[in-house]
Amino acid sequence: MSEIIVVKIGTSSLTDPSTGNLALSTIAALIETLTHLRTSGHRVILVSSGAVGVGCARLGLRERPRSMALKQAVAAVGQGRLMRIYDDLFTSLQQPIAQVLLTRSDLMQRSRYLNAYNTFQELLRLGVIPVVNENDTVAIDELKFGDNDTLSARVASLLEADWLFLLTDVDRLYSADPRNNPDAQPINLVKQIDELAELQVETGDRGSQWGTGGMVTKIAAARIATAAGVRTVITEGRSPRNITKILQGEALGTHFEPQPQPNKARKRWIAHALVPVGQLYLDNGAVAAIAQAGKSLLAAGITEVKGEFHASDAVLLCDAIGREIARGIVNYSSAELQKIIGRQSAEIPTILGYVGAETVVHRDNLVLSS
Ligand SMILES: Nc1ncnc2c1ncn2[C@@H]1O[C@H](COP(=O)(O)OP(=O)(O)O)[C@@H](O)[C@H]1O
Ligand SMILES: N[C@@H](CCC(=O)OP(=O)(O)O)C(=O)O
Repeated sequence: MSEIIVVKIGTSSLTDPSTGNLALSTIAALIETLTHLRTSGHRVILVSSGAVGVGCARLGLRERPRSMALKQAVAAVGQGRLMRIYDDLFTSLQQPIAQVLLTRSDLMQRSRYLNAYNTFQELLRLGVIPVVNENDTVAIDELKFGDNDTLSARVASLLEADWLFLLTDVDRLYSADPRNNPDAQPINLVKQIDELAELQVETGDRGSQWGTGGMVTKIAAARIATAAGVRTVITEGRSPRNITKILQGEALGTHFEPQPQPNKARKRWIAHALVPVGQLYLDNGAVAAIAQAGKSLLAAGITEVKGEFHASDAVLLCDAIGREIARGIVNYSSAELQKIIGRQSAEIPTILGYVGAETVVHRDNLVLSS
């Protein structure tokens, strides 16, 4: 069966943390594995970190730069070097690759999102393995994914991938950071991300010396990907051949089960076919509830309504500065919404004089834009 497989490898697996030199045997094994998957009929995308780490090693810098300008300059040095190595090694196996550098804005605007989607599809159709990274050299803070775990999850969602592998320097997720907690318990299967809060899993707030985000960003990535129906696995970068074993059913790493997608076709229709006729501006709490927690939109989180529309029309949901974050079908007209924005759901029947829907846009009728 041909599957779409996104593999993300972190700096901590690509380089030797003490010297900053490339971990050549890991990279070679990764390239052999991905090429083998491709020639077996799968569509493969590699999301590779390492531009900053490799750039630092090339320039003799011994720690990750703090200033934005230096980081961007170093990434420009490292990205070229990284691609040179990938291209040499993949070419020795006759596997064509492509460099795809993205910023968050590329997946935020509908037209650019579709453009990115079409380019990926064309590359995959040509049998190419796209090698993706954040466009660190030009991305400004507000328009960054910020870490490649999130970037890989967004790419996996964009392509409706079957698998997302997050390769890192630990073999799986533990109940606490195994570096500092020798008693930390391994976690093999996560059926619902919210289980982790119940299990009180500690993720720290940063990773290894060269990594970004540690487990926090991997779990955030697993949330995005599994919500889009992508099975996500955290496993060890040092053994890329484990990817093949996992695909064959071996229980390695931590598996996050994909959430059922009963509304997939409907959501695709909302995202692609409907023309939005109004705009709802949301406060930060509502943006987080929708984008991170997968919740419905309530009147309390809306700050402004633009355009004239009826109930059941499609609208854009925007953040405070007007960036599109989602699209959805509204349960109220613009005239009704003008009366109830910012108000608690319990107040709505009194304000409108009748009992309407509890949500303004139900999550089944809401599709994130990036
Ligand atoms: N609960 C946990 N389970 C496993 N690893 C954890 C946990 N909490 C924090 N970590 C740390 O996360 C690190 C991996 O993150 P990071 O360095 O950002 O890797 P990468 O470069 O692969 O993205 C591990 O080395 C580990 O120390
Ligand atoms: N885009 C950056 C990587 C950022 C990042 O998420 O790094 P990592 O935690 O090592 O996956 C780079 O190429 O250095």
